[in-house]
Amino acid sequence: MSHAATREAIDDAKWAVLAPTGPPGFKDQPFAYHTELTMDIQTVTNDGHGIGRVELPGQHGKTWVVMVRDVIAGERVRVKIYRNFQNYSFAVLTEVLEASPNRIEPQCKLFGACGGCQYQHMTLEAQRELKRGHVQQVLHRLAGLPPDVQVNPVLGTGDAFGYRSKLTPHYDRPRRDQEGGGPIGFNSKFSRQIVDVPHCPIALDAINDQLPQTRQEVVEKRRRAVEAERHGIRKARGGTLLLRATEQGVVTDPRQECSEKVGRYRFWYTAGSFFQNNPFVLPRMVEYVNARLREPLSDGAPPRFLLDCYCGVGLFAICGHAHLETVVGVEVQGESVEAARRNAAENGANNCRFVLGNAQAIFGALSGDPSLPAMPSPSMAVVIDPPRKGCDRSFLRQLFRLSPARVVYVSCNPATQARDTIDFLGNGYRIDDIQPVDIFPQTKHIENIITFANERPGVPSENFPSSSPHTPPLTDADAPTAG
Ligand SMILES: C[S@@+](CC[C@H](N)C(=O)[O-])C[C@H]1O[C@@H](n2cnc3c(N)ncnc32)[C@H](O)[C@@H]1O
Repeated sequence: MSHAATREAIDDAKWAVLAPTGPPGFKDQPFAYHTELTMDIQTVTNDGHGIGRVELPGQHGKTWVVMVRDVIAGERVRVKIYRNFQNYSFAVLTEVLEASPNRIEPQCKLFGACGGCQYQHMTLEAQRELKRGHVQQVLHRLAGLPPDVQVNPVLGTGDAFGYRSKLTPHYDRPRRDQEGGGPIGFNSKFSRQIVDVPHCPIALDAINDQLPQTRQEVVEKRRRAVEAERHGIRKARGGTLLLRATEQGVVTDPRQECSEKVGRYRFWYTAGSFFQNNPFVLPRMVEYVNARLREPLSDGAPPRFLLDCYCGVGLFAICGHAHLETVVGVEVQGESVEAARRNAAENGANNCRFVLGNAQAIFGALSGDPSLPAMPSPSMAVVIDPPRKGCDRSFLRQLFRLSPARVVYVSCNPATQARDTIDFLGNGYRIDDIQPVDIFPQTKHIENIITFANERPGVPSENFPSSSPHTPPLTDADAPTAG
C-alpha cells in the first residue's frame, strides 16, 4: 500500500474526530466540537489514555479532565475535543509541543489510527516501566496493597516487533457499492470503524507474507456474497480471519491441528483454540513459573504435586512435570484436553493427567485419584491461568479448602487478578513475588504472575467469602485506571 493510501486509511479512521462538523447528537458541553486546547499530560492510564486537566471556559479556576491517546506523561500537547462525557472529554492529539525524552517515531504508518497498538510512540523501556506501574496501581487500587508494593521489572525480550504468532483481522459485512472491497484489519482508535491493515509490524514475517493472499480470498468471498445477496440468495456477512504461524506454516483454518515448540517440548493444538501468541517470551515465562514451582516450601522440600487449572493444551503442566511426582491439568475445552493428553504422551510426560471439566469443580475431578495425596496436602502447588474474567467464586472457595502450599497465578488481566488477590490475602496466603511479563510489546496488554504462599498449608480455609469486602466482578470497562 502506498503512503498516500495509508494516509487515506488514517483519515478514514479519524473521520469521527476530524470531520468538520460533529457527529450526529454531539453534546457540546463543556467544549464545542473541535475546540483546540493545550494541555500537560499528567499520567497515562492502563488502556493508553493520557490524562490532563484544562481550565473550563468562563469558570476561572475550575478544571476538567481531558483524555488523549498517543502521548506520554510529562508532555505538553495540542489537542482537539471530539467527545464530551459527564465528567471528562476525549480529544485527539494534533501536535506535540514539548516531547518526552521517551518519545520515538512509531514504526507503523497506521499507528495514529489503528486501535491494535497503544505504545509505539514510546521506547520499549518506557512501555515496560509504564506497565510495571500499572500493575502496581491496580494492586493498590483494587486489592488495597501499599502503593509502592514490590513489583519486579517487567520480563521481556528484545523482540519488540515481528513477534506475534497469531493475527485475527476483521472485516465488515460488505456494502453493495463496494463489491468485494472495504477494509480488512482492526478497529480504529476512535470508533468501531475498521482500519485497513495490509501489513502489521508486530506480527511475525510469515504472517505478513501470507496476509495478501488471505485478504484477496476475503475480497473474492465478499464479491460472491454481494452477488448472492443481489439475487436474494443469502445475506452477506462480516467476519474475523485467523492467521497462525506454526510448525506447519501459516494456518488459516481454525479446525486445523498444528504444533509449536516451547523449549524442548512440542505442543499440538487446534488453530482456533487457545495457545500463547509470543513464541519469543513464552520460554522465559514458562521458565519463571517453573522456578517458582521448584522453590522449597516451608518444610524445606519443593512441591511434589501440581494442579494446572485452566491448563489449555498442558503448557505449564508439561513444561514443569519433570520435577514433580504427579501433575493434573483441568480444562473446560474438550479439544484442548485431547491435545494436552497427546502432548503429554509425545513429550514423555507420563506423570501428567488431564481432566475435562470446569475448574469450578476441581474437587470432583481429583477425588479418588490414587496418584494424588490425601487432600488437603501440604506438598501441593497450583498454577492458575484463567481467562480475562479471572477466577470464579466457587473455584476460589474450593481452592482455599484444598489449601495448596503455593499458588502461581498467571493472569492476562491484572484488574481481575487484583480482585482475586483480596481473597487470597483473606484466606491465609501472602504474596511472595509479583512478576509482569511483556507478552505484547507496543500494546497496552500485560501478563502478570503473582506467587502466593500459604501460611497454613494443608489446613482448609473456611474463611470464604473472606472478611475483606470483595469487589464486584470486573469487566474490561473497569480496567482503565488513572496512574
Ligand atoms: C488463558 S488460557 C490459558 C491456557 C494455558 N494455561 C496456556 O498458557 O496455554 C485459559 C484457558 O482456560 C480454559 N477455561 C476457561 N474457563 C474454564 C473453566 N471454567 N474451567 C476450566 N478451564 C477453563 C480456556 O479454554 C483456556 O484454555
